[in-house]
Amino acid sequence: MNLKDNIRVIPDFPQPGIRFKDITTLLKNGPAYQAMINEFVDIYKDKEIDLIIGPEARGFVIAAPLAYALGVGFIPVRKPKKLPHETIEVTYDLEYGKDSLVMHKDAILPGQKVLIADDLLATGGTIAATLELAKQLEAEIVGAAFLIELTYLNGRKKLGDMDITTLVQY
Ligand SMILES: O=P(O)(O)OC[C@H]1O[C@H](OP(=O)(O)OP(=O)(O)O)[C@H](O)[C@@H]1O
Ligand SMILES: Nc1ncnc2[nH]cnc12
Repeated sequence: MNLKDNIRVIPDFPQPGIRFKDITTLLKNGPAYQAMINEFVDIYKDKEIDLIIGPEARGFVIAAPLAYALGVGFIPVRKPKKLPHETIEVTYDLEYGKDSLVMHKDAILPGQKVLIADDLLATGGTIAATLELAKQLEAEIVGAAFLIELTYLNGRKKLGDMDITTLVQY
């Protein structure tokens, strides 16, 4: 299955100069969606992962089905004021803008092995913030998995020596 062929590129969205990678075209194609998740399953099935962490919203559509397929738990990372219990919070920069992410304070137990998953690695700000949240809770980080990597934005640099998997590159 060629995953890249199922991703649509929209010029000048959400602002001039950004070439937006639209994954809705992949998600609506059942066999392509399943093939993507299965590729991740093959890579991570023997890594003894306890939890998969996904930042909202597009991270959920990767992290949750992957957690289900691996039979492990899913932890949502959300924008502020969405989680009902006590949270920890980190602020970060986007390719377009600035935002904060929060996680429940009791989401991860110290030493649990976690994988971070999202649809796309751009500047790395979102995942650096998610990583920071997981580190605050003393997680053991297995790595980070992305469907798409925008290599020209050098997001990997922000993530140090973390093990990173990306299935499609631009
Ligand atoms: O590597 P970065 O520069 O941080 O950019 C990548 C992030 O940007 C997008 O999310 P966005 O914040 O637009 O939110 P959404 O998933 O709710 O659309 C995308 O889903 C990644 O999470
Ligand atoms: N170019 C892009 N396309 C889709 N999502 C993004 N998130 C950050 N940059 C993006």
